[in-house]
Amino acid sequence: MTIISENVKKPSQYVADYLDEIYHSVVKQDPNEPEFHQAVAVFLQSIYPLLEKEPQYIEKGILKQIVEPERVITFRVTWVDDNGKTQVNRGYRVQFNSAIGPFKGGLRFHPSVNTSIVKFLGFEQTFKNSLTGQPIGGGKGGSNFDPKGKSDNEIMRFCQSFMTELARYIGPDIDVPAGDLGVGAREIGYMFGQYKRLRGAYEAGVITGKAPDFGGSLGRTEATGYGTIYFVQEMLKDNRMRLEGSTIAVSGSGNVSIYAMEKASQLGARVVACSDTTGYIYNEKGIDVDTVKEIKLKRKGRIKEYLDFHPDTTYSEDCAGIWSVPCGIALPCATQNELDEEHAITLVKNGVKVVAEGANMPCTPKATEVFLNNGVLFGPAKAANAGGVAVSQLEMAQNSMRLKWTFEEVDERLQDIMKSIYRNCVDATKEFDNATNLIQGANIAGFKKVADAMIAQGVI
Ligand SMILES: NC(=O)C1=CN([C@@H]2O[C@H](COP(=O)(O)OP(=O)(O)OC[C@H]3O[C@@H](n4cnc5c(N)ncnc54)[C@H](O)[C@@H]3O)[C@@H](O)[C@H]2O)C=CC1
Ligand SMILES: O=C(O)CCC(=O)C(=O)O
Repeated sequence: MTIISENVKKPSQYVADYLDEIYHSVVKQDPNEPEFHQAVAVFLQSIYPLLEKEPQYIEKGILKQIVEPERVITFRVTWVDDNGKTQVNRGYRVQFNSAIGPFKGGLRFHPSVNTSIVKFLGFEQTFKNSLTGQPIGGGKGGSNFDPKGKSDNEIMRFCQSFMTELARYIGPDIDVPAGDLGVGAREIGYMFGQYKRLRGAYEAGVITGKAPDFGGSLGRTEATGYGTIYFVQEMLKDNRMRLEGSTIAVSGSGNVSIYAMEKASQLGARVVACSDTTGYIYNEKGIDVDTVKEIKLKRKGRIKEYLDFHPDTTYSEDCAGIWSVPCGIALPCATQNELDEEHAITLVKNGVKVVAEGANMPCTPKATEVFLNNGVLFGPAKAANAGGVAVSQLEMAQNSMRLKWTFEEVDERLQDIMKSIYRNCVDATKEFDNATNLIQGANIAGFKKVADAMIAQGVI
């Protein structure tokens, strides 16, 4: 299997062979990790212009090291459900790379969680965190626990049991988890409470995404979605386009989607569609974000309930059908590989101009190729959704200083960080390939800083 795509300038034979070797050794070592292989392939495929120019990354074995996590921890999580029955789940923490700071990255609770998923997420997180310009390494974790249909007490008991084991491996200067799919402020609160009880100390900076009353940063809840829109604004500005008046389709209706929709609407765009695992809604005149918040955040209901409030809206049970909606901007904000080649072709036919990944790796490599080949501006996840982890780091900073910044201060810093991520990605593409491929820009800029730190710290 070749990892070099047809639509990019070819690397030299020496570099191509080396990249192939790295890729095949990853696949050989862990053959049952397709999501991790996908993330590694896209990364390797992007960084060759840097390797041609600076061969020390090959000579010093940096690539071999960077595709191997520093530590993969799996553990049993036992808990008792409301019927008194013992339940067993598996917990994971992948501490991927600590070259530029303590491991940092979210926890995902979803039945699909396995080693491949947490490794791909931890790998991506390493470069994302580097792009933020902040001193944070990459990690990720979670469990195959399904929070759907669980009572509040069951969630609490699960989180306490999960943290009882995880606490051995984390700390404000070691590894700092946060939320992700299925893990929000409630779960973070339960996990922080258990960590505090186990340690007998108030180490606020051990986890981020806490409620603002006990060490959380204002603006963290909104940060990933808002950050994605700030990134899109930069893409548009640079290409003489405007967010105002544009039509947007946003998949999902969770944390990232809701705040992307909110910021886009505040800035004068029209969000016409959003979805959940049960289907999608479409309204040409615009979706009312407050209604989505009421349904999803307060009632914990399904997106179909939107029609009870706005009956002029259409609903379809095919959640991926959202990509057939005509829109100028598409924001996949739900989950990995949710937007494939066929969806991309339909979006292009319907006139999409910009795609930015609010979720992690939501577009398949084939879909990405369709966008790049058709001149669609493409914002890759590790750049476009970095606002969440960036504000998590601001939370760590506030915890260390025992300070609390206002929402406006945090939001201003977030805007600056997203602008600088965009600029660094563009500069990297210009320096190395004279193209506007932000996938390449994000991978090169994110990798270089981590790789230089690894070289400086020696073979460890
Ligand atoms: N929460 C955060 O700060 C960050 C999250 N992300 C990524 O963003 C994505 C979403 O995360 P959150 O919003 O935090 O999770 P969440 O659990 O709050 O929301 C996920 C939403 O996606 C929907 N969904 C899941 N699979 C779907 C599918 N196949 N089709 C349509 N809808 C589907 C769910 O119904 C839910 O509305 C994930 O890929 C996550 O890794 C990335 C950066 C930071
Ligand atoms: O806030 C964090 O530490 C992590 C956010 C996250 O999981 C992500 O960026 O994918």
